[in-house]
Amino acid sequence: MTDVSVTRLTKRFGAVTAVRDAGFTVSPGVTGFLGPNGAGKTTTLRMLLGLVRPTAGTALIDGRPYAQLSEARRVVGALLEATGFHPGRTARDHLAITARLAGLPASRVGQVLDEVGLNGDAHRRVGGYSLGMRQRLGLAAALLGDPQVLILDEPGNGLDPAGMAWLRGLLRDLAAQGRTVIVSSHVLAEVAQTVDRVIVMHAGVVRFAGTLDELTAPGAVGLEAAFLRLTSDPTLEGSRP
Ligand SMILES: Nc1ncnc2c1ncn2[C@@H]1O[C@H](COP(=O)(O)OP(=O)(O)OP(=O)(O)O)[C@@H](O)[C@H]1O
Repeated sequence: MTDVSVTRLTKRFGAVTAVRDAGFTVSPGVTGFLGPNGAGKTTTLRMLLGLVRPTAGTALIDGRPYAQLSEARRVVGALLEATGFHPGRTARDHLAITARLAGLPASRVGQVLDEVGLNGDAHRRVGGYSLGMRQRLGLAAALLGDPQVLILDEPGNGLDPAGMAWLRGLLRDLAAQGRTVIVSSHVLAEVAQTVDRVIVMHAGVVRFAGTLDELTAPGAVGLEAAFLRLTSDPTLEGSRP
């Protein structure tokens, strides 16, 4: 079982405290990572992936910081912004190069293209892809190493309703395979249909970590009402040093 754990995690960018003393553990299943714009979600995910250095605290995957994972791509796959693809390269080439650089078998390329439904367009240049197709390609790259942990920042961005339904199925399949999936989203109705647990951040602080039922049960409110209650505390607004 591969866990993700964050302990007393803090990140300051100059005068801005983006993440403040955050703590949570994520186990297998789909965990929704929610919060308003600027809550600190992306910064937290980037610290887990070793892309941002914490000011204090730890962000561990399978008990280690990302930099200390051996064969990191086989442990964790990530989708951050689906940008940075070479526009002149085909999806298949992009994935083949990524696989080669990561020491992963070339046979994975066809498999992940199938998994994300891009096989028919794999020979096309990425420069001509729609946003939804880029998201699928980003997901394919995240899946290349067949990782136990997936960290996905807004994977539904740009997907049409059929794409969203497909993504929901993919996330549920990954969870059914015993994987640990963290997915940030602003689309609460989508989250409510997909996740087992939720973490809610607001102004850099973790306001809730638990099951969807625990979040919505008090007063039997819906996810949106519970979310708005947790993220409208004016005393936390602009939480800064
Ligand atoms: N590299 C940086 N330099 C300075 N400030 C930053 C940097 N990255 C993030 N921040 C600030 O940290 C805070 C948290 O940003 P972050 O991107 O983590 O939020 P988020 O919850 O992912 O927001 P969104 O939902 O809008 O993507 C914001 O105030 C943001 O401006």
